[in-house]
Amino acid sequence: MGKLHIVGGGAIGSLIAASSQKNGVPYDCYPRDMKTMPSCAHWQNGQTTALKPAKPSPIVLPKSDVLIIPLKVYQLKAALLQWLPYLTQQPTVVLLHNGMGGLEIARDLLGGDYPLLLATTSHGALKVSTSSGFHVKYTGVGATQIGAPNVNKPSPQSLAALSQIAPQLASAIATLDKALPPVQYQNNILKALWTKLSVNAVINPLTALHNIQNKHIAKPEFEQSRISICNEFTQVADAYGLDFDALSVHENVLSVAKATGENYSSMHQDVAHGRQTEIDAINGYIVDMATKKGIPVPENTLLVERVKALKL
Ligand SMILES: NC(=O)C1=CN([C@@H]2O[C@H](COP(=O)(O)OP(=O)(O)OC[C@H]3O[C@@H](n4cnc5c(N)ncnc54)[C@H](OP(=O)(O)O)[C@@H]3O)[C@@H](O)[C@H]2O)C=CC1
Ligand SMILES: CC(C)(CO)C(=O)C(=O)O
Repeated sequence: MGKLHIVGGGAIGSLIAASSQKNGVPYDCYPRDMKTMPSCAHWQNGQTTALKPAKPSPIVLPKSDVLIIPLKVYQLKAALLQWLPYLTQQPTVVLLHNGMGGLEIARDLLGGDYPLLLATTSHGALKVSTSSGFHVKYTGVGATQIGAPNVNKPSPQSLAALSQIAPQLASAIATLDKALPPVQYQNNILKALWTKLSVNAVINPLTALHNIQNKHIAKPEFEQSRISICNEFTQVADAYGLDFDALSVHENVLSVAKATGENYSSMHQDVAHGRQTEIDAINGYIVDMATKKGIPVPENTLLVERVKALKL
C-alpha cells in the first residue's frame, strides 16, 4: 500500500490523518502553519487519537503514493504550485473540496493525463482551539465518493467498474478506503460532484444570508428561491451533458436539509467567523458555466452578489 500524504492541517485533512493513524495507514501531513496543526482527534464515542508530528515541507513522492488535497478551491492553485516540483514521478493526486473548479485548476497545472481522482465527502469535522493547542472533532459520520474525471462510461457503480480504471488509481482508492471508510467508487464522479453542487447551491447561500440552520431553508418563504436555483442548475448541467430533473434536484435538496437540519452550513460558519466563503466555487461556478453557454441565471447571480456583500 502506498503512503498517504495530506496537504494542510485543516478539519477534513486532520480527520483523514487521525483515521489513518487509527487504521494503520502510513501517512504524513503538510500544514501551512505548523502551530495550527491539530495534535489530537476526538471521536464520537469519546475516544481520542494522537496525531504524529507533521512535516514542515513537501518531499518528492513515489508513484505508488497518494497526495490528497482537502482544501478550499480558492486555496488549491497555490498548494498545487507548491507541490508541483515534488510530483515528477506522478503519484496519484486526489482533490477533495466542496464546490467545483478544482478539476480545471488541476488540469491546467498537472496536464490532462495526470493520474487524478476527484472526491466529495459527507463526513463532518471541526477544528477547535483548546488550551493544549488545536484538536479536530469528528462531527458527523458520512461517506466519501470518488472517481476519475476521465472515466464516464455508463456501467454499474461496482467493483467491476472500478477494475476499468488504472491500477494506480484503484490502489489509491483502496488506500483511502482503509484510511477513512467508506470510500465509494463512482464511475461518473462528475455527476456525483454536480449533485453535491446542487445541494450546496441552495442550502449554503440561503443559510448564510438568512442566518438560519439548514432545516429552515425548507420553509415556504424560501420556496421560490429554492425552485429558481434548482431550475437554473438543471439547465446549466443539461448544457454540459449532465442529465438532471429539476424536481428531483429540489427533492434531494430538501431531504439533505432535513437530514442535516440542526447544522449550520459551512458557508454560514464561514460568514459567522469572518472567513472567505466558497461562493465562487458553488453558485459562482454555476454562473460561470452558464455564461459560457449564454444561459441566464439571475437567481444564482443575485445570490453570489448578496453573499459577497455580506460583511465579513
Ligand atoms: N469540515 C467539514 O466538515 C467538511 C468540509 N468539506 C469541504 O472540504 C474542504 C476543506 O474543508 P475544511 O477541512 O473544513 O477546511 P479548513 O479551512 O479547515 O482546511 C483547509 C486547510 O488547508 C490549509 N491550507 C491552505 N492552503 C494551503 C497550502 N498551500 N498548503 C498547506 N495547507 C494549506 C489551511 O491553512 P490555514 O488554516 O493556514 O488557512 C487550512 O488549515 C472545503 O471545500 C469544505 O467545504 C466537505 C465536507 C465536510
Ligand atoms: C450538505 C451541507 C449543506 C451540510 O451542511 C454542506 O455540505 C455544507 O454545509 O457545506
